[in-house]
Amino acid sequence: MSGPLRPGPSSWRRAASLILAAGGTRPGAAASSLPLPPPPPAEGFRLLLLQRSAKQGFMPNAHVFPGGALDAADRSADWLRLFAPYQGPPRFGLGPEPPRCGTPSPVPPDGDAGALPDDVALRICAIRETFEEAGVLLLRPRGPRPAGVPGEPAPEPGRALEPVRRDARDFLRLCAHLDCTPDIWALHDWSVWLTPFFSHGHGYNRGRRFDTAFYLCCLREPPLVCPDSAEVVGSQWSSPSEATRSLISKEIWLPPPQFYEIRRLENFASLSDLHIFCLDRASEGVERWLPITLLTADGVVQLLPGDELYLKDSDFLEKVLSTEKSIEEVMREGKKFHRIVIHSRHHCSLHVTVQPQYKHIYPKTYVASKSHL
Ligand SMILES: CCCCCC(=O)SCCNC(=O)CCNC(=O)[C@H](O)C(C)(C)COP(=O)(O)OP(=O)(O)OC[C@H]1O[C@@H](n2cnc3c(N)ncnc32)[C@H](O)[C@@H]1OP(=O)(O)O
Ligand SMILES: [Mg+2]
Repeated sequence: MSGPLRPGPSSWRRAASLILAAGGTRPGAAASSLPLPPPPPAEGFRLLLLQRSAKQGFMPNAHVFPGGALDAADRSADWLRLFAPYQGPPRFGLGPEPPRCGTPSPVPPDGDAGALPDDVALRICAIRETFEEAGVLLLRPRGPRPAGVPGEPAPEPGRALEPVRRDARDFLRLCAHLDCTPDIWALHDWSVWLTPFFSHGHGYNRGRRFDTAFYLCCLREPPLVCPDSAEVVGSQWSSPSEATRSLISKEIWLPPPQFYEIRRLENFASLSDLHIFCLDRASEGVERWLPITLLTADGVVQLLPGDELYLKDSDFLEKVLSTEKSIEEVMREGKKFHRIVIHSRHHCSLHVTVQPQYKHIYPKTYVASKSHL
């Protein structure tokens, strides 16, 4: 049931992505200064989704959370001077380093590990990319962190400043100019996703693959958004149910990790429930997941850890599973599920019967009803 697709040299990159969850009803995307209606009461918050340009080498046209590849400038020793004398090595006020579990990273360790711990540099990357792509600036004035408010949402960005472009070192200069540091304490560990081999074989990304740390940040109200209109061509604030409906109705396309995370967030009834959940599990760490691709006669199944068909993941960095059976037959034969079923680009379902690890939460099983298709 397994075999290599066109094995080609994967070029792995470290990356970070930021799930911005906002409550309240302030104006939405810059394009529409009309105030957003309050989020549906059932969820109490909305998520920022950015539409990638059609020219993107990886996931063109997809709606994703802000994010990008880790740049050397994100781990430069120059940050030490900006954080000092209030925060510094080893943890910059982040608390003990949470364990990274699951699949080991396929990205070879960086020669010059840089002056900052990985999870500080990745948070700076996520905040920089959110600023570059969406003009949302999550900074905190330099100074001792107010005690007793760990992870308090960053002070609202007064306005979306013109994003710095194309030189990550500009971001450090901007923070120094504003006498601020990136608000790394407002970002909570959420998940880590590896690009599965399958997408590699399908030209989604011409060999690019990412080891992406996802962080979650809660904001009281949605800040103004100013897409950079080069890498990102649009933006929207959507609640988990609104984003799911947009996918099913073919208004947007969500890659599997974004679909999974949006369904996971459907578990929370309010922004404060979500924020408390993040604070409560801060030291639990996160698992790095490599979805294992199962090609079936009529679609694709992305198997996740705990699923009865999930195998030793590190053997599947460069190969897939395949079967002549249909999705329906594969589903009928099993019962212990943790899988994303991709019937087609806009028709995805989630089957989850396993218990979460590390005090995290998993999405509920979600099957799009036939009437939506
Ligand atoms: C079935 C598919 C399943 C997929 C599952 C997974 O991937 S799991 C692993 C995580 N993947 C996902 O979450 C899928 C969705 N993808 C993402 O969210 C994102 O792609 C990512 C966070 C992984 C990485 O972020 P980005 O792709 O935005 O990376 P980054 O921002 O660094 O650069 C994007 C590309 O745009 C270019 N670029 C950046 N700014 C630009 C600008 N102003 N004008 C023109 N081009 C620009 C960069 O040079 C780069 O091109 P080059 O790229 O040519 O250098
Ligand atoms: Mg990007």
